Amino acid sequence: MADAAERQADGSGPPGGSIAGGRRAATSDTASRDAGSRALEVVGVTRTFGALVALDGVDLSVGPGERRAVLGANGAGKTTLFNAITGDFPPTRGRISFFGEDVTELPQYDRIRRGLRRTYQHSLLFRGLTVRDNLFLASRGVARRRFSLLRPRGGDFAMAAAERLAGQAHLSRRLDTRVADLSYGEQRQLEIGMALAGAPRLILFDEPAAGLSPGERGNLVALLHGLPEHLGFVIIEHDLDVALKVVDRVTVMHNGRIFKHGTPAEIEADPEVQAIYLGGQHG
Ligand SMILES: Nc1ncnc2c1ncn2[C@@H]1O[C@H](COP(=O)(O)OP(=O)(O)OP(=O)(O)O)[C@@H](O)[C@H]1O
Repeated sequence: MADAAERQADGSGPPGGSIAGGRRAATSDTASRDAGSRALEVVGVTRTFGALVALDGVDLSVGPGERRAVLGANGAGKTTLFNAITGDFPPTRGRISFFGEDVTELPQYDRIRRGLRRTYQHSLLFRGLTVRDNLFLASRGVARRRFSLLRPRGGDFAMAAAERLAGQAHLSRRLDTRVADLSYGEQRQLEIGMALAGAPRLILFDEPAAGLSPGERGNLVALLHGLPEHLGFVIIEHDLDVALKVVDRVTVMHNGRIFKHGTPAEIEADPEVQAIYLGGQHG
């Protein structure tokens, strides 16, 4: 069902354009499916809020290690889709599978245990604590093992993980800085570092470039490019200069539905996408 829907919605515009520069040669959804089971399979997902249909029969399929952008005007349903996938606001109808397992009914923490992570548009950081403490707590929070309440020693796995995660988030030199003293861009980097705790298999990034300066955006692109090759992500991002540089494929949403899928170059050159999104015809 998702396969047919995605093929139907595939972008078919000519390759080209200045922004697009996917991480590797993008394949068609059909071809990438040959690689094996899907990391994420969203089938017929609908979410209503009272009379409002925020998501309307959405199908989305993401392969292991794939990097996908979800674009769309304000109110298109992007964050609601993330909320359905993570369980923040479960779907009203439809099914969500994660690495072949139906997780539609699972609570959030069980999805996290299986390797699903996300960042939010609003910050969930502990502002009075240091970078190290935040990363330490994130590592402990996603671990399966039980803990004592005693202060950890030097060899504690989460203490070591905090330093590794700080490196991945380009924050090694800020380990002992309080979050409140970080720049806004560094705080967003820390949120990504926390999402990397444990053994993530797929991360959902919700507008990670929002509010960043041009320099910070460049750093974000480098950070995302530096993530381990096997780690897939889905990114909601209004800044196309960021989004199209870091993904293999793009999905465009409109009015709670999937409007089109394509490569970054196809989507950038697509006149219909420009009309509903780039042209500012919202919602
Ligand atoms: N908890 C909620 N209660 C009621 N309506 C909601 C809720 N969450 C989202 N909506 C509505 O669902 C629709 C889709 O919202 P959503 O936040 O998913 O859009 P979006 O594409 O992420 O937009 P943006 O780019 O502005 O973040 C909007 O009309 C929004 O007002």
